[in-house]
Amino acid sequence: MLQLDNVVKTFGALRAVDGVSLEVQRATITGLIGPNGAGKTTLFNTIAGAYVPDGGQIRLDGQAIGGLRADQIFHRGLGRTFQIPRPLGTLTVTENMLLSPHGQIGERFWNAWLRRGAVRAQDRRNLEKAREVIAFMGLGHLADQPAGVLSGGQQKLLELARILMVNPAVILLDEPAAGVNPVLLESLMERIVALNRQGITFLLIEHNMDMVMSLCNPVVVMAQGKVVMQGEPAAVRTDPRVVNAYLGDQP
Ligand SMILES: Nc1ncnc2c1ncn2[C@@H]1O[C@H](COP(=O)(O)OP(=O)(O)OP(=O)(O)O)[C@@H](O)[C@H]1O
Repeated sequence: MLQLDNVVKTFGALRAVDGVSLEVQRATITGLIGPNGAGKTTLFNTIAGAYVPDGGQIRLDGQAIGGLRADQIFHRGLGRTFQIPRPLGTLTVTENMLLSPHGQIGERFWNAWLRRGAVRAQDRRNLEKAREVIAFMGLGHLADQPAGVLSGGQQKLLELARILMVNPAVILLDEPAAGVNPVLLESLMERIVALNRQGITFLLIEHNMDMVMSLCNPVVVMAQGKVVMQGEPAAVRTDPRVVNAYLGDQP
């Protein structure tokens, strides 16, 4: 579903992503782990179009996406969340959801005037979908609240919900568990599994090993910009290369 071939991203002399080749198979929940500074977030930023790769190929479902803008990649079906979610705090949860859909008829000035009926019908469909997704994520009671009042965990659910508005094929989750209380984390994990059963492919960065071990297969390990190994969670847990990658990180 997502194919990386020798992807490089440098910052000056630092090769933060140093020739990463990786295949994320369709409908998997693939984990991406590694010590701090391994290059995981830089790799996400490069896949999702925040950075232009300095080398290599990135394909989404066979189509080259390396170098496209983040919004173009998003609308081709690859969504990503951030370590720290950034909803528009003064807008309501529902309004935040309605920022995601694209190709809205009303975006064109003349359409807004001349095709008012079609614009209204599309707005209604988007609103219905937003309500459905908000309910699915367990945020129904907060639909009309400003997003700024949500807890960190609820904001992560909202971020994922926003991505679902565009029917993504692949979702990159950057540390979904960080700062999320155990009850919400359980709820987030259930949603990820349910969405994965519907066919959505996930690649997720996570330091919470319990989450990685219970959710992800395979697990890919990065260190110093490179893929150290990948395999089933049980194999990764005991692999000496992985232990070395983490211990090498200790002072
Ligand atoms: N915008 C940037 N400019 C310069 N250097 C950067 C930039 N972003 C990341 N780096 C450096 O690139 C390397 C990889 O960082 P990155 O954040 O991708 O690692 P990570 O594996 O996601 O770490 P963590 O688990 O701590 O989030 C680090 O040495 C980091 O300092």
